[in-house]
Amino acid sequence: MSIPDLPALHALGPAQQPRYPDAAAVDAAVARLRTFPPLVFAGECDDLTTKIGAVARGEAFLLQGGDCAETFVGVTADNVRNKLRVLLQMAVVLTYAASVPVVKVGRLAGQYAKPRSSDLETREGVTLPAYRGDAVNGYDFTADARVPDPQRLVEVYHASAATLNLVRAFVTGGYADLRQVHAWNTDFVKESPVGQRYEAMANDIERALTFMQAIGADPDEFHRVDFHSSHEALVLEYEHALTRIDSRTQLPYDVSGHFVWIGERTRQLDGAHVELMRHIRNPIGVKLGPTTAPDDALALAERLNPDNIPGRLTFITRFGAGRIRDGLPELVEKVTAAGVEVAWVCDPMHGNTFEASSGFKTRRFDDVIEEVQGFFDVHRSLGTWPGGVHVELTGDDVTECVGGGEELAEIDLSHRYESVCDPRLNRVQSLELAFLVAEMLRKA
Ligand SMILES: O=C[C@H](O)[C@H](O)COP(=O)(O)O
Ligand SMILES: C=C(OP(=O)(O)O)C(=O)O
Ligand SMILES: [Mn+2]
Repeated sequence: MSIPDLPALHALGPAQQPRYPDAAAVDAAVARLRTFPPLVFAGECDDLTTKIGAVARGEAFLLQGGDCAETFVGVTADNVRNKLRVLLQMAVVLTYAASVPVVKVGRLAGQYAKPRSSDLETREGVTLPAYRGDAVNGYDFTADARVPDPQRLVEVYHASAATLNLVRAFVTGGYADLRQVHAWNTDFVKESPVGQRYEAMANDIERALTFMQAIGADPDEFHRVDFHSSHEALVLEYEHALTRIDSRTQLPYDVSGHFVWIGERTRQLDGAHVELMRHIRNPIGVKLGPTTAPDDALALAERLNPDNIPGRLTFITRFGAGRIRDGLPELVEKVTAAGVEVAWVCDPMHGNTFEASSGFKTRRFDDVIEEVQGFFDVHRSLGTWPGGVHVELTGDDVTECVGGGEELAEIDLSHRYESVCDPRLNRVQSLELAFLVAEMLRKA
């Protein structure tokens, strides 16, 4: 089954694509991308498929998180380290408090393209094309910045390579060593109640590690962690140029990231994104919103994972706190009854966005938790496994989502709102979420 070429994909009328004004410049950027080495290896993607297979069987839990939209200026050592640090802290909370292996996947090193609900943005009477992520156009509200520029795809590659290089150094070079469990709990978070709770847990872990060392156990897993990259596979030029034939197996992989997902707005069964993704061998996800008919999900599973390989397909549901308890059961029931192998993951962010009176896009921490609780309750009542969470978060002290232990109010949003797209949980809120999810997991 050969990979369709780009014109064949475009003939399917893909949604959410940039409208580039200069076709020759697009060809040049794609030609350049095709010469670049892979960002990830096929064997690493296979390892992740195996791990997500354990999630699908109810033997592991997936933690997937990072920015809604990465930015080129955000590729700094501090920024990448802070994101990694909060994910490591969350993972250790989930692993320790719930005694479940945690599969760690960052929404990073490639998360640069955004689908939008509107093609246009209007500010104070001026209307311009919407910002579609640094992969496509600039965030500045000027006509020039908003013109899609294919050279940005080349920059996505370099930004992703730099990020991944740093992440690999952190996770293998000692920073992710479990004995650093205290060192991750620094600055503002350490002083917060949840930071104190983490500190107490870290003391327990340290004692357990000391004991294990005393009896001669010093497993490699203490020194390094497995960490994988992921992003939404949105811009076809980029994902196609990075789809390569693996020399070991002669099979195609999208080597732009370990795990790629199809968004809620681009999951049309006969659409170009499904067509490209069904050819690649990476572990993949599909976002499923509240209007998903169970038959659509079954058809997607049949098309994207015809051999029903565990770990190949993850359904990431994003219903919203108010709809999950009514909407999710039928979907899970029918998919399960059909014998479909899938990992179920909850995105408690995208169904809970609203505009604050000040104009900022925000989410309530309580809605996020309520959706995760609904997800756990539905799976518990059906006897299926709530396999993971997919969250938008940052390692910084931003003010983008309201609520949480710090009780951020709408009036606080302007203090430090830095997201260029959707509101993210800050580090304190992320850690709070991890403790709450760990409790739900323990009960599951
Ligand atoms: O991240 C997801 C989408 O890109 C985002 O929720 C769309 O936001 P919009 O409704 O502001 O376009
Ligand atoms: C665009 C996103 O989500 P969805 O496709 O679920 O709206 C996202 O994850 O940023
Ligand atoms: Mn988002």
